[in-house]
Formats: sequence, structure tokens, C-alpha cells
Amino acid sequence: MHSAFTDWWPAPAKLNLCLHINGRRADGYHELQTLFQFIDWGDRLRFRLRQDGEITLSPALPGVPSEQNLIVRAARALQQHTGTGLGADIELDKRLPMGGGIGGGSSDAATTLVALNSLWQTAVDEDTLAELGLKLGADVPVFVRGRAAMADGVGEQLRPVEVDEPWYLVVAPDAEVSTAAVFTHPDLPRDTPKIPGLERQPEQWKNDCQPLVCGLYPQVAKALARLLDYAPSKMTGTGSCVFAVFTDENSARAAREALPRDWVAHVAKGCNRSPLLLRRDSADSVIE
Ligand SMILES: C[C@](O)(CO)[C@H](O)COP(=O)(O)OP(=O)(O)OC[C@H]1O[C@@H](n2ccc(N)nc2=O)[C@H](O)[C@@H]1O
Ligand SMILES: Nc1ncnc2c1ncn2[C@@H]1O[C@H](COP(=O)(O)OP(=O)(O)OP(=O)(O)O)[C@@H](O)[C@H]1O
Repeated sequence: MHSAFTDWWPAPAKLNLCLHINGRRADGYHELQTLFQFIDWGDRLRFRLRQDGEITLSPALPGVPSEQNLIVRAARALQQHTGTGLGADIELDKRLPMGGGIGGGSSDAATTLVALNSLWQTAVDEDTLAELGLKLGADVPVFVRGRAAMADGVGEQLRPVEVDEPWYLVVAPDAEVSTAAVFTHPDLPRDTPKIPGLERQPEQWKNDCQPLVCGLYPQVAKALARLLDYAPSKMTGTGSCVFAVFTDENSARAAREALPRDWVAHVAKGCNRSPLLLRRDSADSVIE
């Protein structure tokens, strides 16, 4: 006899509202300043308790063996850390384009950590969940914590911030950009000075990877040029997704309508608190 699935847990995308590269360390990693904000567009996951310790995932993602899927790796990391004998069947409703710099895989991993910590009643605190997440990917901790944040250092120092929550039109060009290739490229500028209080100076926000990626991937340059016809626009992370910023939903939707029908484009609201955080806090308040 199986127990029932939980309700769906959200795994929202993120945008890097800016990505400043301040230098390169001896180990090759880059000093950066980047501002993360969530959007209310994402994947969804639900979970069913298993007593036998097995972890299953369905459906599988094309080209990603389950054992390499960040969802399964996150579940195993939590099992290992807590020593629990429990397992789970996990269902994934994948909506986010993969490899576009909006963090779908990292967000799925974070949602898995937070949801299973609740389902298994393992009571791991947020700092420890974020540490477990960091081993799975650089962007997992910000999703675990669920607050818009300015990242410093090589991205590991997070400071929660409150910034405007505008509407975005996010476009996913047909290009997969390798983060490692961008960061090792000789033409990447690496000399932007650190700006104290950068989160309060939106006029300074830029993405240092954008000119390089636009030069290497004409599809990204084309999508960005088109969005700039409608609103201030930028690339997120190391690409390939680009986003335009609107003060109201209607203008964002009108711009979407004006784009070619076959473009992958989505209107979403910026959120300083992620939908995962809201879901977690409502789960915590249920007395079982
Ligand atoms: C820069 C961001 O895109 C901002 O969202 C992310 O932090 C990158 O996240 P990610 O793809 O999960 O990054 P990782 O898997 O840790 O690193 C991928 C590659 O990016 C480069 N990398 C990443 C972060 C950093 N501060 N300096 C780097 O040079 C390294 O070459 C590394 O091999
Ligand atoms: N659950 C998952 N969802 C998406 N990709 C996954 C998942 N698990 C593993 N991966 C692998 O991770 C790669 C990057 O996926 P993801 O969608 O997170 O990229 P991204 O949006 O560019 O992330 P980032 O902004 O962190 O660079 C995929 O190409 C895939 O091989």
C-alpha cells in the first residue's frame, strides 16, 4: 500500500539582474558580484514517501541519466547526511528550458532538499541544507534560502536584499552556452571594480558576460536586440536566456504578443521571496 503524493512543490527560475566580474583567483574561479531574484515561473515537483529507502524519478529528463539528475543527487545527499532509511518517488513537471542560465537544475535540487526535509521530518536547519546544496552546484544555496540576494566572493557569500519586483519577459534563444567556456574565454572582461551597495544602484547593473556571449551566439544577440525594442533588457548568468524589464504586466504581455510565435518566451513576476519559501513556511505551519 502506497502513501499519497504531496501537493506540488514549486522550483522557480532565477534571474541574475547583474553579473559583474571583478577578477580571477589563482584557482581559476572568478570574483564576482551578482544579484539574484526569483520569478514566478518554474518547474514543479511532488513526492511520495517510501519506507524502503529507494529514490525514483519520473519522467526522466532526455539526455540526463537519473543518477546524474540533480534531483536524485539532492535526495541521496540528504539521505546520507541524516542517515534516514526513508526514500521517495519523485514526479517532475519540467517547464524551464535547460542550460539557459535561469537555474532550473539548481532550483529542482533545492526544492528536493527542502521538500524531503519536511516529508522525512529530518529537521535539518537551513544553513546545513544550503551547505549540502553547495556541493551540488554554485547556485543551489540561494534557491534553498529563497530570498533575493547579492552574492560576493566567487558567489558563495549571500546577502539578502529587497529590490523592485517588476514584470519580466524572458526569452530562451535556441542556444546552450557553456558556463565554463565563457569563464575561461580570453576576451571576458574581468576588471569591473567592486561597487558597495550595488543592489541600490540599478543604473549600474550590467552583465559582463553579455558582449562576449552575444558575439559567440548570434541567436542571443538577436533575441536581446529584439527585446531592447520594447524595454531595458539584459542577459541572465552566462546566458543564453535574456529578459526585458517592465513596470506592468500588460506591457510585458503586449511585447510577448509582438514576438515571433515560435520563440520560447514567458512573462513572469520578479519575487524577492521565492515561491519555494512560501510553500515551505506553509508546510511548517501545518500541525501533523
Ligand atoms: C555565475 C553563475 O552563472 C551565476 O548564476 C553561476 O554562479 C554559475 O553557476 P554554475 O554553472 O552552477 O557554476 P559551477 O558549476 O560552480 O561552475 C561552472 C564553471 O564556471 C566557472 N566559474 C564559476 C563561478 C565563478 N565564480 N567563477 C568561475 O570561474 C568555472 O570555470 C566553473 O568550472
Ligand atoms: N533536474 C535537472 N534539471 C535540469 N538540468 C539538470 C537537472 N539535473 C541535471 N541537469 C543537468 O544540468 C545541466 C544544466 O541545467 P540547468 O537547467 O540548471 O542550467 P542553467 O539554467 O544554465 O543553470 P545555471 O544558471 O545554474 O548555469 C543540464 O544540461 C543537465 O545536463
